[in-house]
Amino acid sequence: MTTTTAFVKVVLRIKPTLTDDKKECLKVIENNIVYLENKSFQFDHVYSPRVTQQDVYKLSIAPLLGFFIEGKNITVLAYGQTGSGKTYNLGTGIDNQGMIHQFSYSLFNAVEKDDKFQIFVSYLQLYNEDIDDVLSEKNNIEPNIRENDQGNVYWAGIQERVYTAQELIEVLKRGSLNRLKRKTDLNNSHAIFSVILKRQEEIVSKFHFVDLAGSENLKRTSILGEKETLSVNSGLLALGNIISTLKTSHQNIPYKDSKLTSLLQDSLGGENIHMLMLACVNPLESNHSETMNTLKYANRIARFSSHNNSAPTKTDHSQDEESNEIDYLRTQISRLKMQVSLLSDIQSNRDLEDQVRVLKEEMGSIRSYVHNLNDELIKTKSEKDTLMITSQLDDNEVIESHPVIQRYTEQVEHLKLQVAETQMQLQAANHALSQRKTFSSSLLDIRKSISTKPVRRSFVKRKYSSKARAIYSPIHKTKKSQLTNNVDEFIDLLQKEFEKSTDTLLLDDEENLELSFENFSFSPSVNQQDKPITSPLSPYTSPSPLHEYALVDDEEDRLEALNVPTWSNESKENQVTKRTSISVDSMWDDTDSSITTSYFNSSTTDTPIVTTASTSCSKSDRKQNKKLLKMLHQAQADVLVKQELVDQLEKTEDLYTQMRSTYEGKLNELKQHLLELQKQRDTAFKRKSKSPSIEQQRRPGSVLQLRENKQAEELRSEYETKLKHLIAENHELRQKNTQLTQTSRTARVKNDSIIRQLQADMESLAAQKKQLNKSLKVETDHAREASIVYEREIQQLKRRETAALDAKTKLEEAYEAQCQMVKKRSEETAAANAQIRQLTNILRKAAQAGTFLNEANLEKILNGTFAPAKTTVAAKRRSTVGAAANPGVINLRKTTASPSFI
Ligand SMILES: Nc1ncnc2c1ncn2[C@@H]1O[C@H](COP(=O)(O)OP(=O)(O)OP(=O)(O)O)[C@@H](O)[C@H]1O
Repeated sequence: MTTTTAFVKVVLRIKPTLTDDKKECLKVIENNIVYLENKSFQFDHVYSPRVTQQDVYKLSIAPLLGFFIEGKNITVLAYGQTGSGKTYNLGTGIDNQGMIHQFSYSLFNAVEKDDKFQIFVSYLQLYNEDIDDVLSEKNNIEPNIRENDQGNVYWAGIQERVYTAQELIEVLKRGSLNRLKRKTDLNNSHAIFSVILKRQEEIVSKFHFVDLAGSENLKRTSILGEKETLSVNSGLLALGNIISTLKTSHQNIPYKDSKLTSLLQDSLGGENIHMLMLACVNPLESNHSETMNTLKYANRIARFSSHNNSAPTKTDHSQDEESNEIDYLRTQISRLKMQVSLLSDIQSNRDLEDQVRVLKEEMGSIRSYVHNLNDELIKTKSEKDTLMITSQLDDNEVIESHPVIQRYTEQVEHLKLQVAETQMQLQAANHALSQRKTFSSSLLDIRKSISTKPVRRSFVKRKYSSKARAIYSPIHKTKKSQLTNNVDEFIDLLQKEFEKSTDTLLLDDEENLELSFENFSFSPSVNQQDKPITSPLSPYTSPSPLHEYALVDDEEDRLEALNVPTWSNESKENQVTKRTSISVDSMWDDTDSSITTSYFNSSTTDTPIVTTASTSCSKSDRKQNKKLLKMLHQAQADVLVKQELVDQLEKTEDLYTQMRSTYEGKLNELKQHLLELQKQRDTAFKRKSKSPSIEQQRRPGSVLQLRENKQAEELRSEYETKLKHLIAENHELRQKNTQLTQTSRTARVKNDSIIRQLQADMESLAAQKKQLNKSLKVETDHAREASIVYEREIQQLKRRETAALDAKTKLEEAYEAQCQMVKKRSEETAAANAQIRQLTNILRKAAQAGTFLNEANLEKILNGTFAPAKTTVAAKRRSTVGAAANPGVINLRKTTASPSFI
């Protein structure tokens, strides 16, 4: 078992989409899981479209800087379809600021304190398996790439040293511009920007930013040329294969399968592999299949990363299977998670929809219910009206009002009467009370005067107490209810009696009594009928009914006991008349007038007696005294009676107070009832006013009346039932309404929060859109600038081309001249050769002939006139060798013409 410090991470970056209306196929489930077409893919991190370049750098690239400075080779691979943002992310474009820009500043910040560090950069492009150094202005110069014993790859002659971050960026820009200038298809080429860290001329580490060719090339064999496809495919496939192979073994890695992998060999291989794959995707629905391919490819590497980043590496087969199983299970888990989240979304939506539906249904049912109630109400009203009209028409009688109303009216009238009666009684009682007070005060005076005559008092008391009791006992027993009705009259009566007694008492003085008596006796002109009560002497001439009673009952006994002479002058007839005229019961007769009538009657009938008495008075003093005595007794008795009556009155007053409180209570009740009835009557009148008013004469107890009463009763009970029903329903409706309000409030709160969230999303999207528009504008500007630069360059190139054409023409001319020269020289050479051959022949001949080659012979030879003579073999050889070794010599000699022999 071996351990590894390998660092392989795969992150996914989703490109933001510009148009809102276009559909997206990719869904981010968590910050490391995406979902596409029922499949979920897990990565080390997923960057949503909202994430900024800084965020990506901080989270994914910055952590690698430390490894780099430590001496680890790092590779950042940007993978994805064309236009998915690879160049944007790395910053290998002309103007965009990506990871490389931020990295350069971070790097120089990190190493600026250490002078021993040297930073170099190289920028290569791989197109059709050709490596191109884009930092060089020269095209198609294959760099010298070597590998040392340790497997480190050296790229000779293609590095440039940089001293600042800005310089690094400038070099990057230059390389990118050169890439554009090269007539290569950028989409199908890989770009490798490498930052090389050296210390004392020794390579410490390399940081490669690889902008891979568009991943769509893996499938587009038909569109691309075969060579291009093969090269792109081989690079990408080899890369994938290498990483897959690294999973199980660190030996026999197929780096050489492609130029790309062999270039990155020392960074991809080994146990200390440090690699980050930045998979870029465009989430639009139109890019669905390409996105899927990218995700699959990146996921393949991610599976390796998850396997490899996790501690010890086992190489045995079972472990591999286990890890596969784990991978599978992980994918399953993420897929399930995603499904759960989707389902919960759907569920919550369904819940809301259900709630809304239920609320709508409830609203509908309540509406229809209210509608029904209204209908019923209208129906009932119309029924009632119909009933009334029918009943009116049936009997052809003029109906003034409905029986119920009529009954109510009667009741009201009756109650009004009762109230009026009670009020009258109350007034009467009040009046009696006030009189009683006056009377009491008067009586007090009388008592004082009487107190000196105890005998009389006891007599009167004895004489009248039984009578008074007789008078009042029936009151309490039988006619209590009539008491108050007669109180006034009774009090009046008492008042008169009192007055009489007062007058009588005044007559105690002899003189006064005499005068009064005489005045009375001799004043026949006085109309006694007109003033029967006010006459001061009337009690004596015509005793009151009470006196009458006093005389009738045990008359003799009473006179004896009191030592008072009997009142015997009166005839039996009169007594009887008086007795019948004023009886105790008659006082409580229903007819109030009875008292008054009988009283006056008695007064009238007493008139002759008075006349008789007055006649006898003038005859004798004794008689007068006797009469006076009688009168005195009478008065005393009256006083006593009145005293008794006062007591009775007091009792009556108590009784009255009780009755009054009872009546007041009853009155209040009645008033209350009256109010209710008035209300009902008003309501009934209102109803009635709606129906046509027809005069009706109703006979009480008639069939119509009975029927109407019955109908009214039924109607009333029906109304009452309906009313109860309505009240119950109203209560129920209110409850439902409260529930509805609560539910709708809850739903509203939920909807509000959703709306708020959506608004926030919309705002952020709007901000993104704005930002994107801005960057688009900037890009457009840059593109315009770049095109201007290209235009200029094209012009320059054209100028250069013209210059080159000129130079070419010149060169051609020179060439022509040279050719001529060469031709001429050739001809000359040929001629010279011919001469030489000729000379050689001559010399050979001369040598054969043994002719000495002197100046003359030479001249002959040159002139062609020489005829060789016989020469020795040695001489011949010598001359031949000399000529062959240096033919120029002959020429030279010929031109100089100095030597005399060869
Ligand atoms: N994350 C992003 N935020 C904003 N704009 C982006 C993002 N990713 C890509 N773009 C924009 O999308 C466009 C295409 O991106 P880019 O050129 O980087 O794609 P690419 O994958 O490198 O394509 P190619 O394979 O042709 O080089 C550019 O205009 C770029 O600005």
